[in-house]
Amino acid sequence: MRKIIVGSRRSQLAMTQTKWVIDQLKKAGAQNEFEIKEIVTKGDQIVDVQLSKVGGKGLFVKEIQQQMLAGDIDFAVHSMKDVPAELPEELYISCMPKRVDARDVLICENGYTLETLPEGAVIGTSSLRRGAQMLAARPDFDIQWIRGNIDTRLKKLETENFNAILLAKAGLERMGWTDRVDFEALDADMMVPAVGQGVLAIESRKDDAEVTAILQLLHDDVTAKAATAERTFLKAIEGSCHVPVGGYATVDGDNVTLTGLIASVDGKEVLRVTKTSSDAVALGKDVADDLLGRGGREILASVNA
Ligand SMILES: NCc1[nH]cc(CCC(=O)O)c1CC(=O)O
Repeated sequence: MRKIIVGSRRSQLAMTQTKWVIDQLKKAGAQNEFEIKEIVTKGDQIVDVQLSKVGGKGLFVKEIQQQMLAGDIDFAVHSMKDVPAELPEELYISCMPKRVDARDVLICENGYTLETLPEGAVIGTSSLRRGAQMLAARPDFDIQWIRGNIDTRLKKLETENFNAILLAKAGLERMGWTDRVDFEALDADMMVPAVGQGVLAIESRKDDAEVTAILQLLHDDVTAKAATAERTFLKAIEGSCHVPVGGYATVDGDNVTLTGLIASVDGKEVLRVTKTSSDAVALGKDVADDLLGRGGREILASVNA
């Protein structure tokens, strides 16, 4: 029986996710032996600058992809949110396990809530999307950039001058920390999640039929349909983490409902479109076209300027 080498970033979240996938594969009947190979990516080495300024998503996956192309690892578990729209020709996302809660959460100090946070409260986030939508709801907030892994950010809430921070609920859930912190899940209408948030993307070589077959054990079609709509949307607007863009899809029977969002960094302009279709790809393009045509193009141009 072939031993499967699984590449993983060294961060606590990445290792936890990778171990979870291996565990689930075994539970689903995979007989193989799995070995984790840790890979340090550029994104893990840069800690104190705003990520969108230093190269964005690709930073966390490039080294992993290179090792996969070289045959040094067989698959890798990514947060879908961190996976760029374009993958190398030989690789693909062969498996998406069932999505967990896609919403963002607000974690406040001193028992504050979104309602009771004082005028001018300092909110920590490294996401333009979160910052813009927060400002749209509360223009008085002072958005400050915060970096580091989830644990570091939670510590900074205690030790630094933040009244609250924003995180993905999925990260807290996967770390098993939903009991450790008090959080307020923000409605997806008020805070449109990032494209792919809460989804794990397992990347492997297209020509590796054996690994593809093993990974199929965990694949969830509903998740894949929602993620396809969201990622088609992101690709169509040529979105990246350099601009405040959100996209969130839900599936009901054959139908996918996708909300797309483009906002200005200061939250003064927020464009949002929701549409439903049974064709996830057409839907992603349609929502993108609609948003771009209604002023989204101008917002993106001004953010990128
Ligand atoms: N940007 C970092 C990142 N990438 C994936 C997650 C966890 C959430 C997910 O898997 O979607 C996080 C942390 C966060 O945004 O709070």
